[in-house]
Amino acid sequence: MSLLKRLSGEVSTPNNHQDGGAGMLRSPSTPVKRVPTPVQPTGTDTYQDLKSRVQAKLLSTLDPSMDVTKVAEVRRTIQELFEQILNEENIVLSRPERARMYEQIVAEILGFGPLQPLLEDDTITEIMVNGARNIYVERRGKIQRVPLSFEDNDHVMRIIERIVAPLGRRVDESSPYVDARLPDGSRVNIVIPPISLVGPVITIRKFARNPITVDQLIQFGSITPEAIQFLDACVKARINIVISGGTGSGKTTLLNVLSGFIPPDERIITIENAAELQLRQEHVVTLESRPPNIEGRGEITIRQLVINALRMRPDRIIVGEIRDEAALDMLQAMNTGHDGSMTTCHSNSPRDTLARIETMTMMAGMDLPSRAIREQIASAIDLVIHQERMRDGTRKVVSISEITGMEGEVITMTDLFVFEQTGYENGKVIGRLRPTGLRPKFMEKIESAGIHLPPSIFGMMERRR
Ligand SMILES: Nc1ncnc2c1ncn2[C@@H]1O[C@H](COP(=O)(O)OP(=O)(O)OP(=O)(O)O)[C@@H](O)[C@H]1O
Repeated sequence: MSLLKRLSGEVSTPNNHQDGGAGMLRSPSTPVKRVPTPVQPTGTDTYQDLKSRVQAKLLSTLDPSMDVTKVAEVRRTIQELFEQILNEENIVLSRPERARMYEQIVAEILGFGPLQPLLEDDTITEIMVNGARNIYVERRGKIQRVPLSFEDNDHVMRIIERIVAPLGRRVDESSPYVDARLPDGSRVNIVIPPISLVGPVITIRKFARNPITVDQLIQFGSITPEAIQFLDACVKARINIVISGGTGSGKTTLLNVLSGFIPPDERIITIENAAELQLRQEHVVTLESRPPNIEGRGEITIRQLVINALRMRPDRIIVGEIRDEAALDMLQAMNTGHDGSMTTCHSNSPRDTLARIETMTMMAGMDLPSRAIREQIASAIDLVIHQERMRDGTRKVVSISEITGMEGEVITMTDLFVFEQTGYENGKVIGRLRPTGLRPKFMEKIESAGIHLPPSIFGMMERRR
C-alpha cells in the first residue's frame, strides 16, 4: 500500500469538529492535497503542537508513492527527514523527547497513533478508548488509565478509519457501531456518536501472541491439576462440552486449552465469528463467519457454517461461541455422532447456560415444544464448565457440572467440581476448585477410551482391589 493511499483516509474535512459527530469520516478516495508546511515555532508551543507541525512538514516532504509495507525502509526515511526538519527549524529537544516524538510520528504514519505502543505492550490484554482524552487498559485483570491521549475526536476517527477501511467496512451515522479486526488478529469494537455520548469509543481485545497454556491456567489458580486431568480425559473420550461464563471470563482461552487435548490424528473444524482459537494440531480447518457488506449482502452466519461443517467429514466441530439459532444445529451435530464437540456460551451460571441454549434454539423458529428442546439439550451436552472473572481480576473455573438427564420437564445437572471461596485477603480471592465426591455418569465412556482416572480426582478414596 502506498503512503498516499494510507494517508488519503486521514485528513479531516473542514467541517469535522471535535464534537465527534458522525459523518466525521471522509471518503477514503478523496484526494489529499500535499502542500509543504513550514514549521514555525512560536515560543509558546506545547509539545503536542510542535509534534503536529513537525509531522505535517514531514508528511508534506515524504514521497506519497512510498510503499509503507517496507517498514524498515520507511522508518529510516522518516528518521532522516525528522532529524533534518529539527535541524532546519532549530528545534531543540532533549534526547528522550526527540526519541518520543520520532516514535509517535512513526506510529501515526505506520501504525495506529497513540494506540500503537499499547498494542505492542504484551502485558496489556485489553485497550479501551472513551473519546480522545480517556484511554484505559487492562493488565493482569485490572483496568487502569494510561497517560496517553488523542489530539481530539477527529484524530480518534482517523485511526478508526485506518482500522475499518482496509476491511471494506464503514462507520458513520447509518452504521454507528462495527466489529473489526486489526491485522494482528486483535478484535475491535467501535461505537461513534451520536450513539456514544463520550466521543468515539474503541474497545480492543488483543490477540494473545503467546496463548495461555495449561500450566499457566494452573499457576494463575484458574483451575486445579486434578480438574485439568479430568477435562483432558473428557476431551479424549469425546465428551460434548459447553464452556460458559460472562464477557471476558476466559471462555475462549479455556476452549483453546481444552482443544489442545484433542489427539493429533483427528480432523478438527473450528467455526468462529472472529478467529481467535490457536490450535496446535496440524489437521485443523478454520472457518470464520462474515458480516454483511456495505450493501447489506453476503452475510455468512455461524449457523450456515455449522451446517456446512457437517459435510466436511469432521471428527470434531468446535464453535467459538453460540449466540443465536446456530444452537439448534450445534445440538443436532452433537446428537448425530459428532461427539467431542465443544463450544462456549455467554451466561451467568451453569443453569442459566441451559436456559440460554434453550432460548437460542427456539430462535431457529422450528416451533419445537420446550420439552423436545430440553431433551435435545440433555442428550447432546455432557458437561458444562462455568468460568468467572472474579472481583480481583482473576479468571477461575467455578464449576464443572455433568448433565445427567431429565426429571419431568427439568434438565438435571450434577456438580462434579465447585469453587469454594474461603476468603478475600489483600485484594485477592482465596479458595479452591474442589471435587464434590461424585463421579460422572459418563465414566464408562472415559474408561472405554482406555483412560483410568483415580477416584481421588473426584474427592473419593481409591478402593482396594
Ligand atoms: N485463566 C486466565 N487467567 C488470566 N487471564 C485470562 C485467563 N483466561 C483468559 N484470560 C484473559 O482474559 C481476556 C479474556 O479472555 P477470553 O477472550 O478467553 O474471554 P471470553 O470469555 O471468551 O471473552 P468474550 O466473552 O468477550 O468472548 C483475555 O485477555 C485473556 O488473555
